[in-house]
Amino acid sequence: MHQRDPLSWCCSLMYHTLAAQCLRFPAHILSHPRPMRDTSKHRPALEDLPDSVFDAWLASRKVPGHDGNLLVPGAQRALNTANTRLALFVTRRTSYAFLKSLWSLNPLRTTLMVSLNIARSLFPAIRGYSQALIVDELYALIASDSFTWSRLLCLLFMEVFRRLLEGSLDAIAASNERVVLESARFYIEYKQMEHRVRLDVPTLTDPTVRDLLQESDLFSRSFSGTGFGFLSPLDFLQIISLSTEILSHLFLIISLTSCPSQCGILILSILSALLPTFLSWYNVPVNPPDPRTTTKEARAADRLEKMRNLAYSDSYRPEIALFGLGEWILKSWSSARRVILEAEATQPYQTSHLAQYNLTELITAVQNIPLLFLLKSSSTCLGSITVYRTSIQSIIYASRGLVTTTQMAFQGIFLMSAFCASLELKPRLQPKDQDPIQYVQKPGGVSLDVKGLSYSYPGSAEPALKNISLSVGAGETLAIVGLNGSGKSTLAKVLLRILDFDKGSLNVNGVDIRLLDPSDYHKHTSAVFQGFSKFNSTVKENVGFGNIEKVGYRPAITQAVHLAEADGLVRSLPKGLMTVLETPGFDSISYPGMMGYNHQQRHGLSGGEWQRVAIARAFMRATEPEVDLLVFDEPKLMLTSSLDAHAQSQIFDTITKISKTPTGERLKTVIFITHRLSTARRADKVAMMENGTITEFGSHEELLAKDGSYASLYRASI
Ligand SMILES: Nc1ncnc2c1ncn2[C@@H]1O[C@H](COP(=O)(O)OP(=O)(O)OP(=O)(O)O)[C@@H](O)[C@H]1O
Repeated sequence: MHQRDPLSWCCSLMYHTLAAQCLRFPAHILSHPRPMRDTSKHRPALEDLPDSVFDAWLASRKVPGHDGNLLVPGAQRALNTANTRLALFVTRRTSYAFLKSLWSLNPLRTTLMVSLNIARSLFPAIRGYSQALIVDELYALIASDSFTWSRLLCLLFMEVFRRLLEGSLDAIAASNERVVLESARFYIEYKQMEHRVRLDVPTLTDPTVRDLLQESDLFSRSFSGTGFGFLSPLDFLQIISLSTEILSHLFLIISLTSCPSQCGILILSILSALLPTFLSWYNVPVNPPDPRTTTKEARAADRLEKMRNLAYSDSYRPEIALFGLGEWILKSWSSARRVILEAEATQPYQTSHLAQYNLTELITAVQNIPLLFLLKSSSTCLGSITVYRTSIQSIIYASRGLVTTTQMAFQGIFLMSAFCASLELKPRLQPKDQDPIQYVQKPGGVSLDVKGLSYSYPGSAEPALKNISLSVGAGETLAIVGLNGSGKSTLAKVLLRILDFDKGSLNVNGVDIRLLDPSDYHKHTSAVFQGFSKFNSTVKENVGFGNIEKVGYRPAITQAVHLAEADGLVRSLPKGLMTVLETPGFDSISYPGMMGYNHQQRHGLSGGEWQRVAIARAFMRATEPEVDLLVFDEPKLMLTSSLDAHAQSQIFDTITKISKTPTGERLKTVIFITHRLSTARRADKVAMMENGTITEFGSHEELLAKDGSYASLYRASI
């Protein structure tokens, strides 16, 4: 029988539980082609409750008093009525399902953790009570002249036994808590990773989604104790524990008050115990200003981070040295740091009123008043007074802790809303409203029909593609040429369904591309992008990633390397395919115990060599029979590719060989973007792009005969 692994079971359980709780996500994120940055439309009026957890999260980011401004991700939410209503809304919508899902990861251990936490919160009161009993008993023994050492030892033994019991329970609780926290952390981090790898480019480039994911990351980090003062839902237990502790102490104090006449003493004692907490609450500004909430401060924080990155990253070192950027980095860093420090300095100095007015001693004196009354009462014994003192102190500490924890939990709720809302994010390229249509392979490769297609990058006023129309038959070769910035790479990404489009239509084998599942379509394509990835890994993996199922299959990798004419390159590397490549922008981090690994020699490659590795990666998949479309977006350095003319011609021969059977029958459609027009002439069709649109389309000969832009570009290149 098929066994489900525990992780997938937990994930699906959590997913379905949360989905069942109707975390409704607004239509503009779920189905509209582009989520809007203008959040004012979705922000509820104070008196209205939001429609969804996402709306509540968005509304909580509103900067009080600055309409239209949003708090930067991670900024503290003001503790005001509007946010309290939002926090309650989020708690109602998500907490039950969320905590239930965490509980279902480890039901027994989680129940044990909650029970032990509550039991342990009773310890201080029990401890106080037990010590009072010992004091009373000793007092009685001494007063009655019947003191014996054996009785004293017996009492001490009982106290030691109680402490041992407490210690053992603490140890069990700590180890159990570690397991519960670890599984919760694993689960949350897994969900985070899952989202990151499944969301597509258009979704991830949306600024609102980016902010949402950033806060969701903070939530995930709160499980590992690095949440910068945010509580994870498991820490919410502290609120229960602290409340139980306070109640148990109050119960003890009440039990001291044996007759109605002592009620006044009781009320006075409770008030005196809580007074410092009230004063400290009064101290905390109701809306603590976050140091990075204004646009200027957020920009400064961003700049600070960039400068730190420039200063610390080795990959920028050559240009920093060559262009003498060191001084500028220091100046920019200091000016940004100053902005942050000034912002921090303008925050009210949070000195305690207790300290400010020297009230601490006065409070202690007030706390002693009920004690004096108790001492006066003949029925009160020494042990009770001990309990009374320790309980009052414990109530003070626990209630302070409760205030701080509640304030942190308040912020944590909004991070939880970001996490829950992010679970509902759908990749924008995923077909909406209906099940995707399966990609059906046609003989000879894929056919593409584009009509009136336009596309603008988010936030760009000018469209990158305007009214594009073209058709490529199955097995044909299309060359896209044009000047810099004319939209060639953008068109390639739209054809590969990496980017969406705003207007027009794009049919793949006669089917609207928007009805296909992108991951299904991608299985039938292979590509080299202009800005191809340089993975921080071995040559073997850099090539093998092109067909992950064969990443460990050496003959497939060797064949791809051979097709990309990179055999010589691999042979020249110190460890051949196993050579670790040096990647720009990646600075390895040392961890204790990984010395051997960390000191692996990394090997740098030239631009052209890297390009061969990227081409080999594309060939890893290109040779598979299910691949119907090959796209090569030629990286260009100045006016020519990193590959020399001979190498490019060889690669082109290989592409032609792969895309046809030995008898010349067409197998795959090929699109290549090139700046070398001598290569373009070998294509069946040429698309000349200018300023985001196709101005000329036809065979090389047809375009030459037209004597237009292509012809003059061609003449200039030979
Ligand atoms: N991520 C982006 N966000 C906003 N605008 C972009 C982005 N990428 C490209 N553009 C803009 O879109 C236009 C087309 O860019 P594209 O990279 O498609 O041109 P190209 O023809 O491939 O250029 P080149 O020959 O230099 O590679 C350019 O004006 C560019 O500035």
